[in-house]
Amino acid sequence: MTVRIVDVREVTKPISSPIRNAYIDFTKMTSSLVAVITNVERQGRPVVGYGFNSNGRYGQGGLIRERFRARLLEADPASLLDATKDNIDPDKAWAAMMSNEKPGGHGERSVAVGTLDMAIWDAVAKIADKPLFRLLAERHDRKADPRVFVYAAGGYYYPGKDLSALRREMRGYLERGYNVVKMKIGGAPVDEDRQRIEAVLAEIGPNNQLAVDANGRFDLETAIAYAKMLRDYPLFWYEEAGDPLDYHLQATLADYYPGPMATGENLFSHQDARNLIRYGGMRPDRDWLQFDCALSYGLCEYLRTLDVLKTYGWSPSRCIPHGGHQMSLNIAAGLGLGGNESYPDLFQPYGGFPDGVKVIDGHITMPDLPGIGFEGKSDLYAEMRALSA
Ligand SMILES: O=C([O-])CC(=O)C(=O)O
Ligand SMILES: [Mg+2]
Repeated sequence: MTVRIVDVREVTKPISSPIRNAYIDFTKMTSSLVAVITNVERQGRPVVGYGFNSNGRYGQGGLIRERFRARLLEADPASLLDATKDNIDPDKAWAAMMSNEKPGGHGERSVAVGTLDMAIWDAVAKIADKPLFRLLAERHDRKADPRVFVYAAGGYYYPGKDLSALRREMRGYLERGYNVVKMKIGGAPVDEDRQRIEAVLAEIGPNNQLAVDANGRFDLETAIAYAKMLRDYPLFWYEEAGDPLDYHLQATLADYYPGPMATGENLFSHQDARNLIRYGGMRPDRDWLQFDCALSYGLCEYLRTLDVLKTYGWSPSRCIPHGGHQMSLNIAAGLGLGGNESYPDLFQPYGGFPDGVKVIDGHITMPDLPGIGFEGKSDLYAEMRALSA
C-alpha cells in the first residue's frame, strides 16, 4: 500500500477580538484550519495532519482550494514519498504545491502553503509515531531540548483600556509564570506610550522584562523619535519599528538604538529573510528574528531560512518566532531556537500549549505527543476533529 494523501480539507474560522495594534484591528481576523487526511492507520484510525495559519493574515480558503489542495491530490502519490517509502517527504509535497508558481512577490500564497505544510509535517511525525520536535532533532543530528522559553504577548490597545487595566493584564501574565511580557506601541502619541511603558515597568518590577512592538507603523523620523524615548528603559526588545521591507530604516535605527531590536514576522520567504540579514543592519549578538513558518511557506522554507542564517553567522538561538503556535514550539525544541511567542489570552483555541503544560520561570516543557501535539489541547482538537470527521 502506497502511503498517500487521500483528502485535504479547509475551513475558515474567526479568530477575532476587539483589540488593535498600531496598524490593524482584529475585529474581522480569520484563520484557515486544514486537515490533511492520509491512508495510514494508527490505533485503528487514519492519520490526519492539522495546520492553521497563525494570526495577522486572513484565512486562505480560496488559494488552498483553487491551487494547493489540487496539486497535492493530483500528484502521483509515489512521487511524494521519502527514501524509506513508508512516509511522505515534506519537501516533495512542498515542491508539488509550488509547481507552476513564479518566484518572488510572495503575497499570501506563502500563508496558504505554510498552513498546509504544518499539516503535512504533523502527519509525517504521526506516521513516524514521534513528537515533531524529536523527529526534527534526529534528522538534523541535534539533541532535542523540550524546555522552551516563551514570552507573553498582549498589551494591545482596546476600547476603554486604561493604565490600571494594562497593569492588571501584565500582572496576570507574571502570575501565570511568564517573566517577559510584550505590549503594543505606536497606536497612541509617544508621550502616552511612554506613560504606558512606565506603568508596565512599575508593575512588573526589575526581575521581569518588557518588549514593545510597533507593528511596522513608523517612518524613519518617528522610529528614531521612539528609539530616543525607548532607550531610557531596559527593554527586552524594540520590535518592528518600520515597514518590514524597509531594510534601510532598520539599519539606520541601529545608530539610535543600542539595545536589542526584533523583526521579521512579516517576511515570508528565505529570500526576504536574506535581504533583512544582508541589508537590515541586524546585529547577531543582540537582535532577534521572528519569522513565522505558518505565514511564510512552512517548515520546509524555514529550514532554508535557518541555512541562510548559518551562512551569515547567525545562530538559530536568535530566532523567537511570531505566532504563538505549537508548530514553532516544536521547531524551537527540536532545532534550538531561542524560544517562542505566546498569547495567553488571545487567538484561542489556536495558540497555546497542550492541556496541563505550565509556564515555569518563563519556560514550558514539551510533552511527548506524536506529531505537533494538537491532540493534547482539547479545545483545539475538538475543532480539528470536526473538520476531519
Ligand atoms: O499584533 C499583531 O499583529 C501580532 C504581532 O505583531 C506579534 O505578535 O508580534
Ligand atoms: Mg509583532
